[in-house]
Amino acid sequence: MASLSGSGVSPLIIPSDSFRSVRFARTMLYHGFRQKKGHDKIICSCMAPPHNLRNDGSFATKLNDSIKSECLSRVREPDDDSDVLIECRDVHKSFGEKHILRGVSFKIRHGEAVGVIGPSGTGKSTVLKIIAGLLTPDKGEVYIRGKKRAGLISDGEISGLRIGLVFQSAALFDSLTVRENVGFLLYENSSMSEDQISKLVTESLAAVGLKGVEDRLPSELSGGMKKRVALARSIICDTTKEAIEPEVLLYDEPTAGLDPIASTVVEDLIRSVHMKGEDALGKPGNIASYVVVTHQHSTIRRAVDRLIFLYEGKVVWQGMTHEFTTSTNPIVQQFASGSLDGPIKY
Ligand SMILES: Nc1ncnc2c1ncn2[C@@H]1O[C@H](COP(=O)(O)OP(=O)(O)OP(=O)(O)O)[C@@H](O)[C@H]1O
Repeated sequence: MASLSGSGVSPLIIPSDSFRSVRFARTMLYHGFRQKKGHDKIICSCMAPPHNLRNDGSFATKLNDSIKSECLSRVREPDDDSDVLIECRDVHKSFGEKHILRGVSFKIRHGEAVGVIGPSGTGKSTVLKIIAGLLTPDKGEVYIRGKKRAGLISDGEISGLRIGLVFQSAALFDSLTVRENVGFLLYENSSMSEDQISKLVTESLAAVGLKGVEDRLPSELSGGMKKRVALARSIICDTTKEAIEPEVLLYDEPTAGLDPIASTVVEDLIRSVHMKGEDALGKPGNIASYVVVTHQHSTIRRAVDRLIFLYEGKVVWQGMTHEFTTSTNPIVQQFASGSLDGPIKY
C-alpha cells in the first residue's frame, strides 16, 4: 500500500504491489510513496445486498417503538441489523496525551446517507480513518457487515464491502493525467485491458458530469473539477468481476473551500452516485451508503438524511436532518445557531 500526504490532508491509501509502468513508479517516488509488504487494498470485497432491502432502497424492517436512550439518540433503531454495513462500538482513540474518541458508537445501514458533524477537533476525521481502516481504535470495535475488523484495512481480513475515501483536497496525483488518476486502481489491480479501463474512466467521468478532460493534468482543472475527478475515481469499479460488491463512500469535508454554487454541484453529485440517486447519465448510482464529515450547513441540508453529532469524543445526538434545527439538545442548538453562548466552549 502506498500513502500520499500533501496539503495537510490525510494519507490516501492505494495499492502499490506492482506498478505497471515506469511512469507510475516515478510518480510514486515523486510523491514520496513507500511500499509496505502485505498492504494491497483500499477497498475490501463483496456481498449481496441485505435481505430486508426493498427494490426502491427502503427497508422492509419494522421499527422499534423504543427510542434508544444512549447518546441522547432520537433515531429509532430497526429490530433487524442485517442491513448494517458498518458499526462502531465504543470506539476510543488517543494521540499521545489527547484522548480524542471516548466511546463512539453508531451504525451505518445499507442505503443510508449520513452526516457526521460537530465542533472542530472533536474527532470526526479520526472516526472516518478508523472506519476506513487507516487507524486502529485503542479500545472498542469496528464491525464491517457484522464481522469484527481486527486490524488495519491492509490486513485484508475483511470482506463484504468496499470502502472508498474522498478527501477534502481531492488528493489527485499531480503528474498523472485525469485518466490515469481515475483508472489508477484498475490499472494496478485488475486484469482489464487499457482500452477497457479507458472506457470505464470515460463513463465514470461522464457520471459526474465531466467530458473531454481525460488527458488533462490536475493542475489544469478548477478546484470543483478536481473534486469531481476524485469522485469519479471513487466510483469506478472492476466490471469484469462476477459480483460487484456494495460500496460505502466516506467523504471528508467534500465542500470545504468551495463557493456556494460549486458546493451545490458537489452536494448533488454526492446524491447522484448514491443508489437512491441518478447520475449524469440518468443511471442509478452504485454507492450503497455514504458518510459525509462536514461543517457546511448547505451540505447538511442537501446531501444527507441523518446526522450523527460528535462532541468531546462521543456521539451526543443522532437524528434526521430535518430534526437538527428543532432539536432541544443545548449542544445541538448552539451548534446550529453558531452562538457563542452554550455548553460548547472554544
Ligand atoms: N495522527 C495524529 N497524530 C496526532 N494527533 C492527531 C492525529 N490525527 C488527529 N489528531 C488530533 O486529533 C484531534 C481530532 O482530529 P480530527 O481531524 O479527527 O478532528 P475533526 O473533528 O475532524 O476536526 P475538524 O473539524 O477541525 O477537521 C485534533 O486535535 C488533531 O490534532
